[in-house]
Amino acid sequence: MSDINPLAWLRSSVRRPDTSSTAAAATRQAQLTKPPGSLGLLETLAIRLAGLQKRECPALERVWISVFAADHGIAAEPVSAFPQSVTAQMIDNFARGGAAISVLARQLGAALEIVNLGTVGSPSQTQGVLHQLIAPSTANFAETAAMSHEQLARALQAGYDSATRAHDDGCELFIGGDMGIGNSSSATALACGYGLGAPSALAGPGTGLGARGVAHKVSVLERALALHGPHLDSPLEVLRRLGGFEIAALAGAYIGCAQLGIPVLVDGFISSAAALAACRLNPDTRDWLLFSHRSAEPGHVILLKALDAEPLLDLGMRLGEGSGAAVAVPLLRSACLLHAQMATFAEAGVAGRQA
Ligand SMILES: O=C(O)c1ccc[n+]([C@@H]2O[C@H](COP(=O)([O-])O)[C@@H](O)[C@H]2O)c1
Ligand SMILES: Cc1cc2nc[nH]c2cc1C
Repeated sequence: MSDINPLAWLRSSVRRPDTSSTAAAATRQAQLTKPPGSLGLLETLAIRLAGLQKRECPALERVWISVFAADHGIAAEPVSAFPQSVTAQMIDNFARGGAAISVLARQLGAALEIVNLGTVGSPSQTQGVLHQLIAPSTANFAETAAMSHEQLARALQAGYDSATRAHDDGCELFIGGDMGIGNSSSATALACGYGLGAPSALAGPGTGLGARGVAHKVSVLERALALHGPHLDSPLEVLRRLGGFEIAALAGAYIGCAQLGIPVLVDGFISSAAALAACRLNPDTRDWLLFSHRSAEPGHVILLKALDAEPLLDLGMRLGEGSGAAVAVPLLRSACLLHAQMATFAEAGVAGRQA
């Protein structure tokens, strides 16, 4: 039997942000024709991106979006306001260009790929979708582990492969999106499994459950955590038992981006659960993650706090698909353009600060 570990890459070192580019960008910011600090977070963003992109003036022309779609066994409980068939139907909608992320990707001129990791329904569109099927769905994690070891390895690898395609395309910013009915339960369970709190503190409406639906979701998650609790002894095992194919793919993509030197803009609640998994698997991944928005899903605040993340926007969005991240890209582009194109005090002949 081979003793080669198919997941060894997860722990390979990630790139280090370039401190000389960060320093050059900070110096440049201090010379631009504005009171220092007056562009607030836009200044910090430009400086951070400079370090990640290894250049004094970062740019965000080439944005890459990978949306990972998959079904969840936990949907049988039921824990979502929508039927499981929606996952495959939305894959068709992505392929036809009618989903929110399709519109936003066109607005940004971003590359958009849809990766189908396995759905119970059969998407009819084959064009414009990468079908990397692992299984029709994960297993119901209220009864057993969501994934086998092999399925988890394949899902993580699918994410890494997306990061590689983004890298080969010359991408300057990576956005991961998710689509999977039931995945807010999986994301909540992961947050609980990583020690962030109890289901009653973290579970929310997802696609739109009412109070009774949320109470039922909490009881399902409590049952699942009682089952798996004694076995959650490593970050990987938490992900295997409670995660989903698309969530694991997002985690693999984030780690891959950090290893390949691509900045990541994280979307909402589900993406942040994947980001937490990625950071538990390979903590230095955190350096490469920017956080776009605070989702309306109540547990997101707790996830963001655990990741020490300050998101840019709070628009009450809770869609997934990478949509919140896509909406934040114009802000990041403004940060880069201001940083690169504003005149310095010396160039403009404007007097600097006197005290
Ligand atoms: O990412 C978020 O902030 C978010 C919050 C709530 C729901 N979603 C999306 O809604 C689906 C999961 O919701 P649910 O109720 O089916 O678990 C899934 O397709 C997600 O992309 C996404
Ligand atoms: C229609 C629909 C679109 C979505 N996009 C991401 N999650 C979703 C969930 C539903 C129900």
